[in-house]
Formats: sequence, C-alpha cells, structure tokens
Amino acid sequence: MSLSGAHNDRGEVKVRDSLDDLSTELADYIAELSEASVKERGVFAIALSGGSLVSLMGKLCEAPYNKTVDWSKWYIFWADERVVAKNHTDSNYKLAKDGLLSKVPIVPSHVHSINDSVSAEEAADEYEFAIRQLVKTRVVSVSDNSDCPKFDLILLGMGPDGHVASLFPNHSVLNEKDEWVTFITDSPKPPPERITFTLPVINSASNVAVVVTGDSKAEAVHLAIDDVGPDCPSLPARMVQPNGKLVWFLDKPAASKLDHPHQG
Ligand SMILES: O=C1O[C@H](COP(=O)(O)O)[C@@H](O)[C@H](O)[C@H]1O
Repeated sequence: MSLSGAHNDRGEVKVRDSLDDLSTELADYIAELSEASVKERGVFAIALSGGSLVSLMGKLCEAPYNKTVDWSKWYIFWADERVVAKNHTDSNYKLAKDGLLSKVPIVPSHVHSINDSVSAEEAADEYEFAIRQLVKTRVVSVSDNSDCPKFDLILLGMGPDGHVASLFPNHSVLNEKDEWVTFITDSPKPPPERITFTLPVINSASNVAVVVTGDSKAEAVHLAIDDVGPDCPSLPARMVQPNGKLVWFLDKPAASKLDHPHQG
C-alpha cells in the first residue's frame, strides 16, 4: 500500500509500506526536482543531512537514476555537519561520500563541505561565506522575501527528539534570525561540536523534504505534523515551514501515530 496526501498546512505526507518503496519514491522525487531545476536554472543546489537519510538515497546510484540524472549540474551542501575530520565515522561528509558521492559522477569542485581543521565557530563562518559567494553568482538562488539563500532542495532527517539538521529542542540557535549558518558546541547527541543551517535558511528553500523512518520517531512525527492544539511544543521539526514545498517521506512505523495516517 502506498499513501500520499496533503496534511493540513504541514505539507504533503507520503507513507510507504517498505523502506525499498520509500527509497524509490525518494529517488524519483529528487531526480524530478533535479531535472526541473537544471531546466529552469541550469544547476541543482541540494543540501544534504547525515544519519539514516543517506542510505535511503542509495537508489540514486542505481539504474535508471545513475544514468538519467545530470550529475554535472549538481552542487552539494550540508544542512548540518559534525566538526570532525572528514575521514571520521561521525562526519556527514564521509557518510555521503561513501554512500553516494563516490558512486556517481559529481564534479569534485561542486562539493561544498566544511573546513574541518578550524573551530566550530570558524567553520560556520567560513561555510556561510562560501554560500554567500555562490549566491552572488546564482549557483544558489536567492529568496524572494529576504537575502537568504534559496536552495533548490534541502533534505532533512529527524531524530526521535524532533531535531532536524543540528537544531535541537529548546536550543537557543532555534531563535537565530540573522546568520545563515551557525554552530553549537553542546549537541545533546554526540559529537557535541556541529555547524547547522538556521531556520531562516531552511525555510527559504524551494523544496524541503523530511525523511523519517522507524517507530522510535512516531511520536515526534505526530507532534511535528498533526494539529496538536495550543500546547503544541516548539519542536524543531514543526518549525520547518518553508516558503516553498514541504514533503514528508515516512515509513509505516514512523507514520503510526499520525491522527490520519491514511489521509489522501
Ligand atoms: O545528528 C544528526 O541526526 C539527524 C537524524 O539522524 P537519523 O540517523 O536519526 O536519521 C540527521 O538528520 C542530522 O543530519 C545528523 O547530524
């Protein structure tokens, strides 16, 4: 069974029976956005996250996507990164390189990873500076409402606590309005030092997809998507309210606590 539908104002919710079906749906979605963006702008600026998302993107390395996607037009960024060496097992760059980037013909100079040899604060500043240069040359588009970058697609995962990127519940960086990229040194999930896109950047994207699997995340999915009333917690995932299009990719266990899991 495959379900898909609009869910209040929290975007489109796609629920798939198996991880295999979910991966195929995700690969189709990314490939379609890539094609549309290359047609419209000549490039595709995509920001990745780490965690379980990357293995769910694995189908992109297989036929037909490995041949049909115009990889030469892809520019890769990270919505969040752990401030560790690039060959460290905690590195989101390493995860993406091993699982995706080394298997498709991405242009190496289009891969924009952080400087891993400076402090978290400097890494965040340098990363924002690099993105600012690419906004000037329109490799990354600019928001219609602010000076924020408008990524063609930002891919997010979500933790059981409702964190997205490295924006954790009740953390002061959730209030950051001015910076595009900020840093934390007290992540509740190791490693502690991370850089992260801020909410204004995430919410300026043309498309945001949140990819969530497993029953340990079902409660957070419910709180992030359903109409939970005035007591609705300021869950980071619920604060993802992009100007562009929001799509949730869920397996059945992750969707199991939604009020209307079969909506649409
Ligand atoms: O620490 C992180 O966690 C989230 C969620 O990871 P998951 O393995 O539970 O899917 C991830 O999206 C983020 O990029 C990462 O740094």
